Amino acid sequence: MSSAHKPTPHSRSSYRAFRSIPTRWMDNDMYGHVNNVVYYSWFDTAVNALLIERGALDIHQGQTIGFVVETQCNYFAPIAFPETVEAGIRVAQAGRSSVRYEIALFAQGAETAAAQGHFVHVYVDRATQRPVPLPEALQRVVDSLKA
Ligand SMILES: CC(C)(COP(=O)(O)OP(=O)(O)OC[C@H]1O[C@@H](n2cnc3c(N)ncnc32)[C@H](O)[C@@H]1OP(=O)(O)O)[C@@H](O)C(=O)NCCC(=O)NCCSC(=O)c1cc(O)c2ccccc2c1O
Repeated sequence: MSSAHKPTPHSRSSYRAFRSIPTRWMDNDMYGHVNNVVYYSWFDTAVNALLIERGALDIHQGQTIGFVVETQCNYFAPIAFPETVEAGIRVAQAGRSSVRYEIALFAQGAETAAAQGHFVHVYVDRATQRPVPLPEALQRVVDSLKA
């Protein structure tokens, strides 16, 4: 890939909400840094915890649940146990049933991201597993996270 297409790390100020996530001993791989697959679990943890906390998602009883249909991540600098990462969250786009969440992972106190990426949730009916319009409570939280 030419350097013209190389992504550059985002700064904290372009994210709307933050959550701290402690790394665990088991997150480090053979090279002594957090393995790439762990970053996707941080994306899930950060966004879903925020939605649950703000009353927009009920993973146990809710009629509407989010299915991930697309994920992507760029890695700029290593993260290693025992660091605590700070996940910045924002919404780039929302449609009838889908939301694109963008997440940046910052080393504690760092101004620029160590990694950043996105995932798209499609909200579906729990029983039929077919897309449904975003519920009102979710729409409100999504609006508050718009970049
Ligand atoms: C999710 C599907 C049922 C969607 O079916 P389909 O693609 O047929 O739907 P539509 O064509 O009507 O599109 C609806 C809506 O989605 C947008 N969209 C579809 N695909 C993409 C895509 N690849 N990228 C971006 N956007 C896409 C489309 O534009 C429409 O947008 P509107 O806003 O205009 O409505 C079906 O695709 C499906 O079942 N896929 C498999 C899903 C899956 O198995 N994912 C992996 C496991 S799920 C998961 O990881 C997961 C993560 C979590 O964080 C969870 C949190 C809480 C609860 C559950 C979680 C969870 O399961």
